[in-house]
Amino acid sequence: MTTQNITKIALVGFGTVGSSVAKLLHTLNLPNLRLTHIYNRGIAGKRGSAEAAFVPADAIWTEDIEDLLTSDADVIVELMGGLDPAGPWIERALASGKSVVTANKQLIAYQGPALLAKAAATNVHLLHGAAVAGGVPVIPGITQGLGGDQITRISGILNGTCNFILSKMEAGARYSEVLAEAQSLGYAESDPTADVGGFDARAKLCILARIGMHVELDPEQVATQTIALVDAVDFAYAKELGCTIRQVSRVQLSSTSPDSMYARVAPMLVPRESPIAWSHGTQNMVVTTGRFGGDVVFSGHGAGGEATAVAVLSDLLAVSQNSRPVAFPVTPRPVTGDSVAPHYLRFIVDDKPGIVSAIAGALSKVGANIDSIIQRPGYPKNRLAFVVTTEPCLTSTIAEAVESMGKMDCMLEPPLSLQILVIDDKDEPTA
Ligand SMILES: NC(=O)C1=CN([C@@H]2O[C@H](COP(=O)(O)OP(=O)(O)OC[C@H]3O[C@@H](n4cnc5c(N)ncnc54)[C@H](OP(=O)(O)O)[C@@H]3O)[C@@H](O)[C@H]2O)C=CC1
Ligand SMILES: N[C@@H](CC=O)C(=O)O
Repeated sequence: MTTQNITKIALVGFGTVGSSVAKLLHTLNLPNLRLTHIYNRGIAGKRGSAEAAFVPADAIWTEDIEDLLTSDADVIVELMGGLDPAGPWIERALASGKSVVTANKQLIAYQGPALLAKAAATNVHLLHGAAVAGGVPVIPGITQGLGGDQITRISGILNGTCNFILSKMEAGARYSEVLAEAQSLGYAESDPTADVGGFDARAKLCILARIGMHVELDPEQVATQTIALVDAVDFAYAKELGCTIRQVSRVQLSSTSPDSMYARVAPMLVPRESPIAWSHGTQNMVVTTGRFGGDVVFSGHGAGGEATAVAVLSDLLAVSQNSRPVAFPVTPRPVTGDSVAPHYLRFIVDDKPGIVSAIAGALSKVGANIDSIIQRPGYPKNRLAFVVTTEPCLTSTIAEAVESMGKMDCMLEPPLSLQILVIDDKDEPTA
């Protein structure tokens, strides 16, 4: 690092997380870390914002990235998001001998190994502790703390926005209102489809699979299901089944496809006694299952400027102290979203005789067995909501039946199919 062991920091992106990093640097006043540059488009507006009060008076504000890339800054802190231009700028920073700290989960999921190789080539750091679970130290916890185990499964809640939405819907809030609230509080991605569609969590899941299970997954191949189709009625029925609904992310060895990994990000019915059901608001929860050490749980705020800035500052301290994370070789692995699980099927129909027997027929045609049929009183006959749960069955098999049921005349909406999470299911391979 530079004179007197001061690490000079150049910030790329002065939004929710970037401005919180400036605030924490100012508030903690760590002697070895100094904020020297800030890059953002429309820099005048950023410089005039209330958050600018936390930036040292001698820091350079610019909307020309060259001012940072050609500066004497030691570390580029990328908090802009997206693959481009963030990716090429990080490559240039690494090639020129600057370390990089980033919270950019998409970039790390898609290009992590190539960027880490570039960092190794110039002997600099590339740390991304804030890219998964915001302020929860799950990345250093897994790499430094669990490298000595063989992790067979990683599951949990990886998106604070979805957890905020679903836990508030559980308490009676409306989807569109809580999504807007999550956006205004700075939890959501700039395009919130990344959150609700599962793309943010799948990037995080791929990163966790890489660092914890040493497998490289193609994020595009990871099955995702949106939470946008979950309705108030589903929480009512989930409650009757002793469950709530959460966006669950899960990766483990596949029990249906040898040599493949099972990975899925989807809203699921979660039994109330599962710790995953207890997570509220922006809380993230990651449960790792180790062959030798058993389950380890990480939990805390997975979104929000200040929580995420904690992870960024922790990475900056690691860089300034030249602390290197444990690294393992990774192997590319195919991925499937198919697994055996009980399923929850919710129908909204224009009621008439024969609907239940037609649904039973469609399920029996694919070999799926009904576990229960539930119809709460009070729904109008011309828009009747009822639920069928199945015994454990392949998700692809249920999807085949659901496709045929969706074509039935009485269906007012495509049926909603959700996996039901089974606690301690014995279907999982252990090696
Ligand atoms: N918010 C959170 O809770 C968390 C976020 N992250 C990650 O941190 C990163 C930053 O997130 P967050 O702070 O929430 O996002 P914001 O949208 O609040 O901030 C991004 C900043 O970068 C600027 N910016 C974006 N694109 C460009 C561009 N092409 N050129 C110049 N400036 C640009 C934006 O400017 P403008 O204001 O003009 O749009 C904004 O100031 C993302 O990778 C995100 O995924 C990770 C963990 C948690
Ligand atoms: N939008 C993300 C922010 C943190 O990664 C989330 O809601 O989890």
